Amino acid sequence: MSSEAETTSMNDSPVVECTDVVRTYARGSTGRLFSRQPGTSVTAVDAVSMAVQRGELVGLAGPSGSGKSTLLHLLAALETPDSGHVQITGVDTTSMGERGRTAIRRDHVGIVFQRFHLLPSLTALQNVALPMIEQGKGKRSRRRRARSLLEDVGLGDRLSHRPAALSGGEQQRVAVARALGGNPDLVIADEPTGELDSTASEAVLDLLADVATDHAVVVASHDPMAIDRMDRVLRLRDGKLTNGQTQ
Ligand SMILES: Nc1ncnc2c1ncn2[C@@H]1O[C@H](COP(=O)(O)OP(=O)(O)OP(=O)(O)O)[C@@H](O)[C@H]1O
Repeated sequence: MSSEAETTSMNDSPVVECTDVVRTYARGSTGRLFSRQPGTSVTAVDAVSMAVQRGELVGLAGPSGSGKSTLLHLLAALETPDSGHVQITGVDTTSMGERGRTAIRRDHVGIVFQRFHLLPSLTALQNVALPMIEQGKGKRSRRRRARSLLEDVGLGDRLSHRPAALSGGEQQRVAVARALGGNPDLVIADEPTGELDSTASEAVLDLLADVATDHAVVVASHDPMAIDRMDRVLRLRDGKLTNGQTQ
């Protein structure tokens, strides 16, 4: 293979890929309100295969309980499937122990949650800089990178604000900046606009679209405005992909 062909095929390999993943939970194991038959199990994700490349913004849509969050957690190596495989940057995470998966997440995955999960006592700058300690960055370099990321998300004038002094949309942009701190290949967002009004949602979706130019981004959402902005949408029902669109 010529070096140009090799480069092309490396660039074409998915950032994240799952093959025939299945994840089952015991019903009632979390005390969920709608655990209809305690003692039986629910297949939250049922034989799903999909792949996402760098440069793609991919949506996971489907009704409540269809398996979107569970699939996101599997893709992010937050959980392991009962069967099937998940590969992040070509590395199979399914046979790894907790320590290996933690390292994969630290080095390759950025996660954005619906409710931002910022630490209330820290400023925006400190919230973005904090996870970089795990990545072994020194204090000055953490602060420099956090400042630059916050400028990139349009919050260069909010560095010393604490979350309570920021709007929901601003908090979510801080959370996106924090997710990018470790220079991830994959960014996972679970209902990133779920707490936001439509103007703030637009700003967060613009930002995620921008992030997707050089990352793989997967967004689980009920929000039609968010789903409408995706390059590609995978629909789930009862844990299965219904549109069969895997690549
Ligand atoms: N930790 C858990 N323990 C037990 N059951 C779970 C657990 N996590 C998810 N489930 C069940 O798995 C199924 C899929 O849940 P999941 O949260 O992935 O769906 P979802 O599409 O993200 O739903 P929503 O849109 O309401 O967040 C549901 O039946 C849910 O009750």
